Amino acid sequence: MTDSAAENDNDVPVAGDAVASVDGEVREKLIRMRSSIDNIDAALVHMLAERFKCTQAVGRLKAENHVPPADPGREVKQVARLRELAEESHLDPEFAEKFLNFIVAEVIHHHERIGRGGEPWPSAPGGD
Ligand SMILES: C=C(O[C@@H]1C=C(C(=O)O)C=C[C@H]1O)C(=O)O
Repeated sequence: MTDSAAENDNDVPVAGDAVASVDGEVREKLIRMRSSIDNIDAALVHMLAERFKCTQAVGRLKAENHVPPADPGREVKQVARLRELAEESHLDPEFAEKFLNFIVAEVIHHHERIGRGGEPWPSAPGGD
């Protein structure tokens, strides 16, 4: 055992304590940068929550009117648009497409559940 709780016998920072071994000025910088990352992550969660509120309303409308859960034509247009936006913003367009597909796949699951008369996900407020 070393004298630092943040390191193991190989002087490798222990998971969760990576900053503890970093020198003061660098640590301060990292903490400030991480505080912005935390704010951005919070904004992402809030934006996703709003997006899912919209898509759940779409899911109910579709279920009431016998419209299928997925709309591949709409998705093709969304992917093309987001890839363009990603390129303009210097974000990897492949990543932007994967991220959108990941979200849309979840939305379609929600729509399928709503179509069967259930809640969008098992522990949704008002669900099981
Ligand atoms: C929300 C809709 O349903 C699905 C989900 C989409 C999305 O999350 O953006 C897009 C198309 C559909 O496959 C929709 O048809 O607009």
